[in-house]
This record gives sequence, structure tokens and C-alpha cells, in this order.
Amino acid sequence: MALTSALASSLCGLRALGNSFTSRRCANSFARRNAGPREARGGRLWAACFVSAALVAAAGAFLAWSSRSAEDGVAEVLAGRGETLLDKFVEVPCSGDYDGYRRFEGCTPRRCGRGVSDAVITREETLFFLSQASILDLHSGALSLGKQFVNLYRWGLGTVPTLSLLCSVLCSDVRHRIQQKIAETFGISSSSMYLTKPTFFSRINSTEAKTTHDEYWHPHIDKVTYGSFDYTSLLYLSDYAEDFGGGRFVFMDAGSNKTIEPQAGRVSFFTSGSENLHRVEKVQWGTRYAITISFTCNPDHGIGDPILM
Ligand SMILES: O=C(O)CCC(=O)C(=O)O
Ligand SMILES: [Fe+2]
Repeated sequence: MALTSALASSLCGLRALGNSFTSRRCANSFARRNAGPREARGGRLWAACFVSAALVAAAGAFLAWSSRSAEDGVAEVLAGRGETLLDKFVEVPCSGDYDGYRRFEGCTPRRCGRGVSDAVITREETLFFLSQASILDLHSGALSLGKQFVNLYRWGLGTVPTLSLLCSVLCSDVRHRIQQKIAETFGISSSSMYLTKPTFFSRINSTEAKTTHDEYWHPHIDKVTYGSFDYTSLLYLSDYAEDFGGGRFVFMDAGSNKTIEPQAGRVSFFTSGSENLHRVEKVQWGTRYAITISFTCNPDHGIGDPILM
């Protein structure tokens, strides 16, 4: 009891620094302490109750936080939803994975890490890629976007030939902007990077995986899984917590994972070796759209720009 009230008064002192309201309350409780013994006891009892309740609440919050962290391994949000990141880059030491492959000076990673930018591709540009998700009604031109319908005819984007034509311009432009961003960030030459396969569109919802191929949530290393990758990029087309739940991207670092919350137009990119072990959380509801755009330094593994069929 004595201990709690001592704690209470030191907390009171600390709080008094914080704001005048609490300092007034502290002054009152101090006044009570100097009043009659009965009043003083009552004041100490209140303070003790208050501090005990605060301690219990803090312990509860800590336990809830730590059990959540232990459960999903998430400790830090690298790119949160609603944020607009210009250039976020975190350097990590390169793994030795690149040594097992032919080196291409000026391209093969010497500097490794992960970056996120919401300034390379606009949300509007992602509309076009979403239209590839076979949710575009080519007859009416209606594209379902979250809870809204956008009429593509009004934008002059409504016919198949127009879409193909647009892709030949836009797909290539988007790819080159992302490529440029990666090159600038890692201090390499953009012309020494080649698009490689698989470069693909992913549409994930909460239905059961039919084949192991559909099991997108396993931790993996792109260079190990896909071989030719040196730089991986992801262009997100829908919003975490708005269009789908779960589905965050997680870098699995020893002791503290880092998450990226997808949002339309967000580009995340990273060196593809085991310095960037990662996974995607299972999607709990809604549909998550993304494009994986991958680059290699080996011209023999390069492919042309994807074309729209
Ligand atoms: O869609 C994502 O966020 C990540 C996909 C991925 O890890 C991959 O394509 O290798
Ligand atoms: Fe991956």
C-alpha cells in the first residue's frame, strides 16, 4: 500500500509536467494530503486505485500487443495505408546469393535493401491494369472498382483494340518508370536491367487454394524461387483494409518483421536474394490485385514487354 501511494505520488509529479489539468488534480491531491488524516487516507486510496487500474490496463495492452506480434510475427509497419511515401528506402546487407550466379557489373546488387514509393505510378493509372482483371465489361465499358463503377467509354478506353494499344504505351511506360526508380535507388544503370519472367498479375481472394501453385502465403526468396530475379517490384492495384483484409506483404527479418500495406499505385521493390525473405498474409476478405514485375541483370534471361492478348 505504501509502495503504491509512493508510486502514485511520483506518477502524479510526472503527470504534472504533462498538462495543467492533471497538474491541478495533482495539486488538489497534494492539498488533500496535507489536510486532516482521514481526508488524506481517502486521497491516497483513490490515487492507489487509479494507479493500480492504470497498471492493470497497461499490462493488458502490453500482453495483447505481444500476443498479436507473436501470432503474426509483425513488429513494424514499413509502409502504412493512407500514407503517401515519396521515397522510402531501407538498406539491408546483401546475402551471398548473387555469388552463385554470373555477375554483371553495374547491375548485380552490391547494395541491397527495400524501397517503397507512392509517387512513381498514380492511382488513376492502376485503373487500367485493373481492367485486365476480367472484371471489365467490354460491352458497357463498366469497370467495377471497389463499391463504385467507372465508365471507361467516357475516358475513351472502352474497346479491346484501344485497350491493347493503350497497354503497348502504358505497360511499357509503367515498367520503365519502375525500372528507373530501382536503378536510381540502387545506384545502377537502368539500361543494364532486363524484364524477366515470371512478370505476372495476381488476383487473390479468400477462397481455398486449388493447387500448391495457388499457395501464395508461404515465406520465400524470389531468387531461389525464380532463379533469374535480381530485383523484384510489386505494383499494387487495390487498397488494404478497404478492398480486402489480410494480404499485407511481410519482410521476415530475424526478430522484427516489417509490413507493407498495399494501396493502389504503391510500388514496392527490393533486391531478390535471401536478405529479403518475405511472404504475403492470407487474404481474409475481398480481392487483392497486384502485379509482380521482375528484373534480371542477365540479358539471356530478359523478355520483351508484356502484351495484351
Ligand atoms: O503480391 C505480393 O505482395 C508479393 C508477391 C510475391 O511475393 C511474388 O510474386 O514473389
Ligand atoms: Fe515473392
